[in-house]
Amino acid sequence: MAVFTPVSLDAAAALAARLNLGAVTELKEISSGIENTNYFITTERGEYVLTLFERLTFEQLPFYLYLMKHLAQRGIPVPEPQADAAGEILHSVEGKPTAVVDKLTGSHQLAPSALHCEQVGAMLARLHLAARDYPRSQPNLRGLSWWCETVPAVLPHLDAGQRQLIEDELAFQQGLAASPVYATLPRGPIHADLFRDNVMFDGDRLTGFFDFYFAGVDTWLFDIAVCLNDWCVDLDTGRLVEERASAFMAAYNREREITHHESRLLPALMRAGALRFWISRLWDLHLPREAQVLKPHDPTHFERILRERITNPWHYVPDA
Ligand SMILES: Nc1ncnc2c1ncn2[C@@H]1O[C@H](COP(=O)(O)OP(=O)(O)OP(=O)(O)O)[C@@H](O)[C@H]1O
Ligand SMILES: N[C@@H](CCO)C(=O)O
Repeated sequence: MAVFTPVSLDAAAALAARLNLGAVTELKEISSGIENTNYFITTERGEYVLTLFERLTFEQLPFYLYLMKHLAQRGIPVPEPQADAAGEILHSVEGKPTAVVDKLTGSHQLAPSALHCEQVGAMLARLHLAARDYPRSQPNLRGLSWWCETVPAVLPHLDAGQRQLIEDELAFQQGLAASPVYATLPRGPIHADLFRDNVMFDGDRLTGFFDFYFAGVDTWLFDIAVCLNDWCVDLDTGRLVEERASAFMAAYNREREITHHESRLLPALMRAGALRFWISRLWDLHLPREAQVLKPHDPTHFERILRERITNPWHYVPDA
């Protein structure tokens, strides 16, 4: 499991007291996730998630935490950060930036149907609209600049065919980002990592989005593309499952009508979404950090998805 920084019961109890959550009855390591140290913490007042941020800094974190608060206050089901008496929601444990947020109910839907995709699509559009008046700004820290910095570091670990693919795709995405049509895409705060394991369902009903720690201001279309590449693919082949993708897009489009330019660039952004996670998975696999136990995700999954998106681009045509 990915506990990078062990937290003692005493340290958790001191933080819970500061947040007025009552006595801690249980502190349990969370056995998934690869970015942060996470614990479930049960107190007299309820169930929460305690996160020690391993990469994000005290300067970067207010953007994510206040975004979650902003969305929660507008009815989007996301974990709300807990404040101390002074209203502070960013804390410190073992010298690491730390937050305690509400634990969502439900569990992951790892084999989604069109019905699940439809709910994720609709809620994603509502999230984009609800975040429009969020006053803080921070770029997507796993966007194009990060891809350009990171590709050279992973290149030595690739074979010739993979090197060619990643360099060609990076050049394609740089050209796209510099194009006038790209500049017309609507933007705002996006989740940017809304995979199956970052959404909760209670039975077939969506109960929440979480893990906002890759959020940033970027195109709404990139968020849509990241979701399509995870929620609407056959995991064995990386192929898009048309029925799920159409259900996702139609539901999104009902909440916020996508523009003509968005429809046109969707195939290119789906390539961008695949490239982003291919790079980050290569980086996590080949340049790992210390962790008590760490299970890196398989990079070849996103290499396959990227090749598939290039060979078989998918176009969404809204119903007339
Ligand atoms: N607010 C929450 N409510 C309920 N469960 C949560 C919450 N936050 C995290 N979890 C649980 O903890 C697990 C790990 O958390 P998360 O996915 O955020 O890990 P991470 O290391 O921070 O990020 P990543 O997903 O990027 O690896 C989740 O899969 C989920 O089961
Ligand atoms: N969703 C990412 C993990 C980081 O959140 C992946 O599947 O590679």
